[in-house]
Amino acid sequence: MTSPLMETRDFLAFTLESPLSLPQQYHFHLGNHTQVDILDTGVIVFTPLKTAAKAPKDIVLSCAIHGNETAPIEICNQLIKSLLSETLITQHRVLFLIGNPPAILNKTRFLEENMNRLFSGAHSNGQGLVNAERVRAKALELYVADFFNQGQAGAQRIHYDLHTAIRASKHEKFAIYPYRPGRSYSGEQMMFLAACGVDTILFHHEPTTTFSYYSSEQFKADAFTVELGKVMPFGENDMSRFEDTKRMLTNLITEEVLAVAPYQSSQLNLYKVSRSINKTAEDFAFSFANDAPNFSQFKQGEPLATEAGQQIKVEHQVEAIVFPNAKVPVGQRTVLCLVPAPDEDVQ
Ligand SMILES: O=C(O)CCC(=O)N[C@@H](CCC(=O)O)C(=O)O
Ligand SMILES: [Zn+2]
Repeated sequence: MTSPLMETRDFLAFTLESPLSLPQQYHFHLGNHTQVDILDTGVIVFTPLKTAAKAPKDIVLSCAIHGNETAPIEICNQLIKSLLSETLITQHRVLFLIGNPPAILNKTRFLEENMNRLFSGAHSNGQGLVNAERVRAKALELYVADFFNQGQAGAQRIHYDLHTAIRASKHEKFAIYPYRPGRSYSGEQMMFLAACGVDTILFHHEPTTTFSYYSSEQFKADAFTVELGKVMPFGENDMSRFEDTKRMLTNLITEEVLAVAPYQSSQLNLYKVSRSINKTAEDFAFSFANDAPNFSQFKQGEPLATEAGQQIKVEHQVEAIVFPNAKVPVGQRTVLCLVPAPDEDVQ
């Protein structure tokens, strides 16, 4: 049955009408080329009816894992609208996920718990599935698992988890490459991101409970957390700043084989995470200004933060900081420290 969504083709509005769960699933075809499956609130799959693109890809595009990060939601909604209107026809299986609809309605990062700390089973730790974010994180894991497991053998698995950052950044767009021991980094992926305008890569140094790490680790996907700029409310995003990203995501979906420039490290700013500073006491406070942008650099010995009467200082010759947030619960990450990464294993 064709969904009422087809009256407007506005998947975001359709999702926000039923933020916790859909009354039913919908399955229908677009012309004779695409199957559409709406599996849950904010969960929609496009499957080409003709099998076997030359180089098949199974692509996950997620947004709103943090509810107030609106630009990625707008980008995904525009792509979905173009697919539903058949102005774009996908050549590959694509799963779109609008992560946290109740938080979108609430205009906040999350309601009870940061969903991007709940993947790889963390949703069920401690008190278990006690809030909507934990339940949703588990459900999103299962949708991704089913999507990748049902794909064609040999298909390339890709997951871009799209975000925007709380503060301004010296590198406006950047991506976090989840820790992947024993697997080299993909130069092709990094050049694709560069073509999206995402010219800065952070190599993570340890397992995390983020969505991108889940797809990377469980399904060996080329998965990234992608930060597309500074967080803004709906209506205040300058969408011209996302044109390259939207064009490349469109090409990714609609082109059978995507041409990407050969890897050149000179096109990218490469950092590796030297350490993640976790909060261990309630009085944790940063020593630098509240409005210091991401990638601000500090010299060895300079104070970064104070906690329980102790100073936390820069350990390397120079460290840059990203995602500083002193307001997280005790036990969570307050900031990532970065050093240049000229020598990673890229293929
Ligand atoms: O700007 C901030 O402080 C946070 C922006 C954000 O949501 N970043 C992600 C990064 C996830 C990762 O490390 O892969 C997050 O904190 O969840
Ligand atoms: Zn985010």
